[in-house]
Amino acid sequence: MPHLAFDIGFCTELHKLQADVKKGVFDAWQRFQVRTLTQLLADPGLHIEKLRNARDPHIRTIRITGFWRGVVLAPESGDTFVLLKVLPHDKAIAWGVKQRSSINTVTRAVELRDAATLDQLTPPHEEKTEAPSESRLLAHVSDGELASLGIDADTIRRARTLTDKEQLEAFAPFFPPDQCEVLQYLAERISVEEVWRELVAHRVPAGGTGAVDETDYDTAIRHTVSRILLVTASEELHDILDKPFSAWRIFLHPSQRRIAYRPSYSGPAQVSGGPGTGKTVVALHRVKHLLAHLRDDERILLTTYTNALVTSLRSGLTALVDDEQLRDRVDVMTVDAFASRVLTTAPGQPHRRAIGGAEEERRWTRAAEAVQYPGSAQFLAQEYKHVVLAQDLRSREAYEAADRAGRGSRLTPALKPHTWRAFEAFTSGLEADELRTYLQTSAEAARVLTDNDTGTGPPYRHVVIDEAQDLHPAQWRLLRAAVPARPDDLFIAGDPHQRIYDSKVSLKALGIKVVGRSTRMRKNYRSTQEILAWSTALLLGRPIDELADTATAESLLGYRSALRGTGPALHAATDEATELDALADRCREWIDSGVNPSDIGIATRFKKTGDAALARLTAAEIPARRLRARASDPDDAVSIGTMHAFKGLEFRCVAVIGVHDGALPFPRAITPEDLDRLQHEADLLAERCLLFVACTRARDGLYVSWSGEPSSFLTEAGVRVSPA
Ligand SMILES: Nc1ncnc2c1ncn2[C@@H]1O[C@H](COP(=O)(O)OP(=O)(O)OP(=O)(O)O)[C@@H](O)[C@H]1O
Repeated sequence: MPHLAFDIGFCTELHKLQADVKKGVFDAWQRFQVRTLTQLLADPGLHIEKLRNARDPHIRTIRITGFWRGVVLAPESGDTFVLLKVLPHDKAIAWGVKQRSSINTVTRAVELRDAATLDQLTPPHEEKTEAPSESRLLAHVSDGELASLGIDADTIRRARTLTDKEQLEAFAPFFPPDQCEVLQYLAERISVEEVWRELVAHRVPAGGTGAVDETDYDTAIRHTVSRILLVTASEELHDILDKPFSAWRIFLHPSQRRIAYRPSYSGPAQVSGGPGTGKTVVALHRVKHLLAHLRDDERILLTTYTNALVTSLRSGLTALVDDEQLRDRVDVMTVDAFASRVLTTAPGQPHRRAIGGAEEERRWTRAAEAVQYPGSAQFLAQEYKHVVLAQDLRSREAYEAADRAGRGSRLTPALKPHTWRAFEAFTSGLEADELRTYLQTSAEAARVLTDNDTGTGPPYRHVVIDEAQDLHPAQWRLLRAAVPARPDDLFIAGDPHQRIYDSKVSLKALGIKVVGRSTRMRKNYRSTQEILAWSTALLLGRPIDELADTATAESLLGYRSALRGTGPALHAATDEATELDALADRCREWIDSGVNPSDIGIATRFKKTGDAALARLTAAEIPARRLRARASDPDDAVSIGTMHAFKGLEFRCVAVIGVHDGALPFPRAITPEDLDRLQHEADLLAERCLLFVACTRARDGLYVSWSGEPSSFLTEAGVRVSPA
């Protein structure tokens, strides 16, 4: 029976089509379902038409409505057609004649390239390229190696003319996308073996040996799972046409699919990668995979750091897993919420409210005063967090004997008992008021779960963790205790470059070993390359510890996006009032150009700057609300939140405001160097990462502003900061 399949290029532009055009697509698909190939070819309603002067005889057009045509790949053998694009009549023909399809002899997948534009681009390059062959972009890779990675002779010839990455970027939109990705990796000097492992190996279909029949499109279409969608049921097609299309649900990159749908990992597994590389997407697909194999009495915990992220994970899960009963077997909550649930449901546990932030700081000041501590309250708080809670020390003796590696302050043995007394003053004060800090809650919950006498044991079969980079050892211990040590116990997604709290963790030291089960992703799906390159410059040259083991550094090598657009717009204002006026103008411009207010996010270092922005936008009659919206807030409104709260989220357009000296880095967030040198450096890095996180939330538009002197993070990154 004939089929009409859908190419990723058509799917990702679906949102641009009007309802009558979508209906035309549905009707065309239905004709394929009920007619024979001979009937289809003769069907005047479908009007399958060859194109004059086409680069490829397989490319034809079909009728969608009176005015709109679909460009299809119509193979000579087999009866599956692929809808590549839907455009107004003349544009469809103009686009269709330029395309050429082929079958890749390594991946066995169907590929498409804009052959006409490549021909226009290549001759001038061939003539212009006087650079000696050894200084060309891909001189370090032989033709044989390129061919082994699936680069065909035509692409090799063109790629050999390139002298730098900018030229490759000019060719990129016209090359077959999978081949182009290989070239981009090689241009970043990633080794042939690594490119094979990361990109090509898992594109090769199982049993993919022997000669490839380059005319057998029917088989090749079935091999092209990461780009071509075969729809068999009309409800499924309605779903795709009617709901906002989310490519991530269907077209996983082969490297994402390999990680998410690997049948089983023998122990904890980890996926890392820069912002927007699809770690959350992979975590969600992993949950889907695990759900398919879950026994009746088993459950999954999907956990992350903030409430806003819990909301977005829940909606992602709803989009991915249709079956509500299956979804109900996944608890989605923050680690803090899980910790308090463990304690409230455990028998005999006293009820205590969890505190943090300013309330915790005040109590440290009181504890220091109570024991007349000679050092600062800040030192005590950090020592308690990074030594006592991190190592789960429960007695003075244990503390006195503990290794303080990682702390950059000296503490004489004579002062340790006094320090312990301050800890006791702090904890007994909390106990008297029926309080606990958030981290104490996690530490206590981990004890409850692991207590052999009273413990309830691990409540989950699988734990999937997103935004793992900021978790404290006490929280890791809790998550470790939440699941028995078995294959597929922990699945961890995180990015050390987005560490914005001061929790430094060596998973290895906590007994969570991911060696051999750890993968890094490099392709950014969120932001334009321009936004990405600009944001990455904020971090360049700063070594970032890996998640698994703090002794090795993680890099952003090869981290890139296929999306193109404009770079960030920068605005230097003289004072906050004019900065906010400029912000209102910018939001108005975005909205006037067709961006929905709900697709705009404004990130600030401080809540009070956000409040001022909210007031200014409201005065300008631009609908706006805080990130944690109230029921009374407008629906389609600009979201305003602190940079910390923006973690893990994304918006089409993002304004990062108040990026001035004294705000980033924020002096109060930086431990003085003379108090603790290592902590001082870690705090500075966390502030730098915070700006990086805020900027990498943007998909198409990034706007960064400041008043007065710009942040040193901008000047150090070489950003031009002269007043507008
Ligand atoms: N295979 C894919 N196809 C299309 N879009 C994708 C794909 N994978 C991810 N995306 C999109 O890329 C964006 C970023 O994905 P995601 O949030 O999973 O990245 P992340 O690595 O968790 O980011 P961050 O670390 O910045 O929070 C999302 O809009 C997601 O839908």
